[in-house]
This record gives sequence, C-alpha cells and structure tokens, in this order.
Amino acid sequence: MTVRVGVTGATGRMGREVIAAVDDHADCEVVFAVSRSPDGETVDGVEIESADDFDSLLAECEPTAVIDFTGPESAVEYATACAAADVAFVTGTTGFDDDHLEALEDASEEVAVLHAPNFARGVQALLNVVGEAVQNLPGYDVELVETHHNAKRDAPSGTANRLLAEIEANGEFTERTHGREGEQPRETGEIGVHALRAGDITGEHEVLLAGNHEELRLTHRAEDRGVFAAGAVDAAAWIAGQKAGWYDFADVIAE
Ligand SMILES: NC(=O)C1=CN([C@@H]2O[C@H](COP(=O)(O)OP(=O)(O)OC[C@H]3O[C@@H](n4cnc5c(N)ncnc54)[C@H](OP(=O)(O)O)[C@@H]3O)[C@@H](O)[C@H]2O)C=CC1
Ligand SMILES: O=C(O)C1=N[C@H](C(=O)O)C[C@H](O)C1
Repeated sequence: MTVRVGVTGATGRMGREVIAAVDDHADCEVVFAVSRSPDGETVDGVEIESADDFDSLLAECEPTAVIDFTGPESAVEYATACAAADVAFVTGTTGFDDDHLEALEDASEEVAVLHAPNFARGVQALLNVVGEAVQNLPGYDVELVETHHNAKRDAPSGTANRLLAEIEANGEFTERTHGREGEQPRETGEIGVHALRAGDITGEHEVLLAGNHEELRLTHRAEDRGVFAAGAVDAAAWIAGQKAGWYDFADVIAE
C-alpha cells in the first residue's frame, strides 16, 4: 500500500527534510505540503500550498497521515483538523504545555496520533538505557546538557524533558536546576539541566553521571536532520491502519 503523506511547516528546517525523506521512501508519496506563507515556492519539486487550505486539502488529497514539525499552537490546530477528517497525525513538534497535550490527546480519541520529541533511533536506545544507568549508580550526580542551533525556540529540548522523566522515574532525583549562577552549591537530589544554543548544531544530548572517582557520559549526537525525518516517515508508514489512540516512536521501533 502506498502511504500518502501531507506535510505541514513544509518550508521549515524539518519540513524540507520530511519532503526529501518521503521521496526516498519506496512506499510513500507527498500528496500535499503546506506553509502559512507559501509564496509560490517548491521544495524538492513539491508545490507548497497555503495552510489556509489545510481542511480542503485533507478532503481532496485523502492523505493516510500528516507529518508535522511546526510549533505547539499550529500542531494542535493541524491535529484537530486531522481528527475531524479521520487522518492519522504524526508530530515531532516540541514545546507543548499541558493544554496543548490535552488537545492532542482529544484528537487521539478520534484518530491515531503519534508524538515523539526525537525520531532518531539512537535517542530511543538512549531513553531505554538511561534509567538503568541511574539505577546502577546510586548516589552519583546527574547532569544533562543539550546543544542545538541558535534558532531553536524551546528549552530544555523535548528530548531533554523525556530523558529527565526517565532519570526521575527512579525517585532519587526530585529537583531540576536550570544552569547555575553565583553561590549555588550542588544539592542532593538535584539534576543540573543545561541548554546550549549555537550555530547550526543539529542536536546533541549528553547525560553525565559522576561519583566515586569516575564518570559515565551517555551522548547522542545527530549528524544530520535527515535522521529525524526518516524516523518520522517510518512512523507515518507504521501508523497507517492503526486504530485511534496515542502512540510513541517506541511503538514503531518495537515492530
Ligand atoms: N521530533 C524530532 O525528531 C524533531 C523535532 N523538532 C521540532 O520540530 C519543530 C520544528 O523545528 P524546525 O523545523 O527546526 O523549525 P523551523 O522554524 O525551521 O520550522 C517550523 C515551521 O513550522 C511553521 N510554523 C507554524 N507555526 C509556527 C510557530 N508558532 N512557530 C514557528 N514556526 C511555526 C513555520 O512554517 P510556516 O510559517 O511556513 O507554516 C516554520 O517554517 C520544533 O518544535 C522542533 O523542536 C526538530 C527536529 C527534530
Ligand atoms: O529543534 C530541534 O532542532 C530539535 N528538537 C528536538 C527536541 O526538542 O528534542 C529534537 C532534536 O534534538 C532537534
């Protein structure tokens, strides 16, 4: 079956990569791509259409899934429209607050919705092992450093928040300290969180565990945004035919 993909935020850093990744995938095609200000542009030969026409494009082009890398408000609007049109929704957008997440969960009652803050397979592996590392090293200090390009809006990154949830799950850590300044000695139970923004760095996440005269660094470095786009396209191919519900990239990798 050919997977028919609609793309939002099509002229953004990730939107462009998604169009290219769909093109590279044997069983997928882009059936429409939208931007809020299309300007007659094409991306990889795909004509970019106006986001104002999103509802009618869903009806006319009958996508199997929409892939979204935009901003939290836009993602919620696109997800709500997909829910009304019975189209699965895959989003890699980050920076959601509780209200945004609630709206996405509402959409997931109507259609399949998959949200992943990071579509790199290496990050999924990191998420799987980080809790175990913390559990194996009781009493060790934990610090998290994430590094991204200078245009990233949200901090800490969505991936960092997911890693922090895994670290906090074992109960030893109760407080996040975002950067340090002045007299601020480290306290028991705190995780230091540091967001670096510079140049065009694609995305790095490092969890440092230190104590007992040793240190363990678990680092993931994305070398190219194509890795995220390829994962999102795999998710779109996987989600076609899934029933309504809330899914994660881990569900895609598990199969
Ligand atoms: N899950 C993952 O693996 C990854 C997730 N991301 C996340 O994807 C999102 C997009 O990242 P990136 O492509 O670098 O961002 P860009 O700013 O390059 O592109 C985002 C595009 O989304 C559209 N958009 C719609 N609403 C908004 C808004 N409120 N603010 C900004 N843009 C908006 C814009 O397109 P237009 O105006 O044309 O509609 C814009 O071009 C971010 O949340 C980022 O954290 C990024 C990389 C990997
Ligand atoms: O904005 C980005 O670029 C990225 N955002 C994601 C996040 O917030 O975790 C994933 C990736 O690191 C790139």
